[in-house]
Amino acid sequence: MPITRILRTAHRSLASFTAKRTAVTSQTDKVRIVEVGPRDGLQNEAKLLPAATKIELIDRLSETGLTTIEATSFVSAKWVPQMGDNSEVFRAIRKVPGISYPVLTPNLKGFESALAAGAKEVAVFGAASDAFSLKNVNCTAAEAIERFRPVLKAAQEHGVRVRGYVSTIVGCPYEGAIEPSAVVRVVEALHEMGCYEISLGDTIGVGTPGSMRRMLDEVTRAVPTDNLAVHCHDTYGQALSNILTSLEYGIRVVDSSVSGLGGCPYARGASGNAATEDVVYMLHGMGLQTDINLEKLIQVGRYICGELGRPSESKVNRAWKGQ
Ligand SMILES: CC(C)(COP(=O)([O-])OP(=O)([O-])OC[C@H]1O[C@@H](n2cnc3c(N)ncnc32)[C@H](O)[C@@H]1OP(=O)([O-])[O-])[C@@H](O)C(=O)NCCC(=O)NCCSC(=O)C[C@@](C)(O)CC(=O)[O-]
Repeated sequence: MPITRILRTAHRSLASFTAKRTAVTSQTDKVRIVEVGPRDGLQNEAKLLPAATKIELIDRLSETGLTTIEATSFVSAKWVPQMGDNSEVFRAIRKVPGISYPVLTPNLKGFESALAAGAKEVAVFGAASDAFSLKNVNCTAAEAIERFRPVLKAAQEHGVRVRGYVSTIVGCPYEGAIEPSAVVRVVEALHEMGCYEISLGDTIGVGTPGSMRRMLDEVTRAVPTDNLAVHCHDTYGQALSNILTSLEYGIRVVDSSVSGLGGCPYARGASGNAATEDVVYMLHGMGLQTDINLEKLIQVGRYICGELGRPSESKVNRAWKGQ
């Protein structure tokens, strides 16, 4: 490519980056946090936690101002033993009016169990990579989409809202770098199928603002940003930067996990999510509202880390002396 064209392209990217940046820092709008700690945060824990601890965790999270708390997943207990108490947990949690408690459902069987337990919102989870999809749900990415169709149909009949996930949006532990076009294919399919929101998952936390931008350039052209969320794992310490990048694209829904718990058991090398405490601290510092009480959230983080017998992965939680 001639040097003048390279310079022109670089100038255009910088101009659009600056415009987007101005947009995010000058706004005082709201960001909705989807707390995934009780599901994503705990599913990878080797030691089975008592259902009572999970129920206590969710009930305490319900007191923090969060409006979406992913409670559990209706997947096979042979595949994810930690979620084997899904019905017990879901039935027992206090359902606070105004808070949604979505649960993961990989297929119609999972949806039916979730419905029987009283779920009003579910999430289907697809992937941009076949290799990961095969490891995670035992079928290709395209086959997984076909499994979701009856779920979406049944959900519509029962007035249940459906969220969608796309995993491995920038990198796969088995296939390496992922092309944005592969992400667009799955995002479009979930959007057309009727998912009200699609969460873009950097499953193994390999993304950087560079790879996130390349992906978001394509994805935000395909579906409105109002229908998108981001779900950034922090394996390489890039989660907050990647979330900031997505805010610059106008995305206003961020998944995170209290005290940075988490990881997918079928994604080699996956570690915790962005810590909710860190995300909330950053957003409030930027003048973006979340309605979350950070002090209360920090106490919940300390509670669950105490139960797990390990320090918090949240830098804010560790540094917090009360303000
Ligand atoms: C999808 C399956 C079930 C396919 O697993 P399979 O073995 O291919 O399923 P199957 O249809 O052949 O059925 C095998 C057995 O599972 C049962 N079964 C079938 N479906 C269900 C169900 N819903 N709930 C409970 N049981 C179920 C079914 O009844 C049967 O029981 P058996 O006759 O052997 O006793 C399996 O692969 C599975 O459960 N996978 C879940 C993996 C998982 O939960 N991964 C973590 C969540 S994804 C994630 O963390 C990423 C995300 C969302 O956070 C975003 C990101 O970070 O990128």
